[in-house]
Amino acid sequence: MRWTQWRNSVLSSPVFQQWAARLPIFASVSRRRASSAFDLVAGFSYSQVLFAAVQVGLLDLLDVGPCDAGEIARSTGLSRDAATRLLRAAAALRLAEEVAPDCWMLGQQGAALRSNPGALAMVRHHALLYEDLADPLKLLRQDRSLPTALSSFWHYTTETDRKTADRYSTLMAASQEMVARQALSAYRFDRHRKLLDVGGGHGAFVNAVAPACPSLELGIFDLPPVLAGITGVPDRVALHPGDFFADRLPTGYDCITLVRILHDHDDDRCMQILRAIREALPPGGRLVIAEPMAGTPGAEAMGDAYFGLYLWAMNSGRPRTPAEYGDMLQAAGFGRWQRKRTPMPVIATLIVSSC
Ligand SMILES: C[S@@+](CC[C@H](N)C(=O)[O-])C[C@H]1O[C@@H](n2cnc3c(N)ncnc32)[C@H](O)[C@@H]1O
Repeated sequence: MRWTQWRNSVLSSPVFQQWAARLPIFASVSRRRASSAFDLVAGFSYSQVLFAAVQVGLLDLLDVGPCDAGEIARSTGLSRDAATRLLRAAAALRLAEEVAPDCWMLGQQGAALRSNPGALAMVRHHALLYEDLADPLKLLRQDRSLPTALSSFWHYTTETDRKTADRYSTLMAASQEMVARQALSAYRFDRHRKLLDVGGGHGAFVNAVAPACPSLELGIFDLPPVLAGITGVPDRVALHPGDFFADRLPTGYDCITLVRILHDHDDDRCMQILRAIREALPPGGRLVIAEPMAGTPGAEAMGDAYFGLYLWAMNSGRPRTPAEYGDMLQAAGFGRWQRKRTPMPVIATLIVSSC
């Protein structure tokens, strides 16, 4: 505590700040720190530049070919001035690039995002989170049973209408490929005979696992209105409509996956899900949990700052560290658990636990 207090008093001293900025050895560190502090101050407007660029189709227009601001203005319905302002803001964030005077193409970030439908779907979806976060203290103070924009979107019940279920299942499916890639590179699913994806939505995860494990039998357990909208899963996928808080899970599967499920639920509800899975798995069966987790080195902000607030706004769930899941798994009667490294932990970390 004393060290932290001393460090903070040094870092907040204007004399130290000026001295560090002048010393060549500290100058680049100071500049980086100042720039990341400014990102914290202004980050919300960067996100809105990205949101505007995605909404107005700017990334698609720049992908087709070099354009000038006049062409962008005509295609987007913005004035030329507004189009130029957006293009310059996008260029500052490396979404766009001015390759010659008033000749615009995709920038490096723009090119990477343009080819990532999951990320683009999340950018659009963030309009709801932005609405809930307009007054963050109001949100943090208000009773978590009151409706929010996000809690209305994620309406998880057996009575959910098909349209709502289709809307959220489509959003999740769009970003599933990135998550499935993490899971497949960190764990050999082909060591199992039968895999059940609990909360598997429209089947994007089992669709990614199927070609990698041709002899694995597959199943999905999800709410009836979700499974009613499923199309395009291979014949070998069995569908099990049900509610994991009210119904027993099907047995006979030696591997159960929970992909981006547990963080949606408060601790008591998570324990219910884990106990139901423990009951359904045979001795030696495995549970694989895949989701972005709190305290992930290098991705701390994604865990506690992004998902912490997102799930608060959703009125349910919290991001957890692997150790917190380890404790819950043991309390639910599982045996050993292990954290598996993934190539991009910002997208998902894996925990594998045996019965
Ligand atoms: C955040 S989505 C994750 C979907 C998918 N696993 C993925 O990663 O794309 C949560 C899923 O859990 C399902 N779910 C929520 N509550 C449920 C319940 N009580 N019983 C069964 N499934 C439920 C939802 O319908 C939804 O498909």
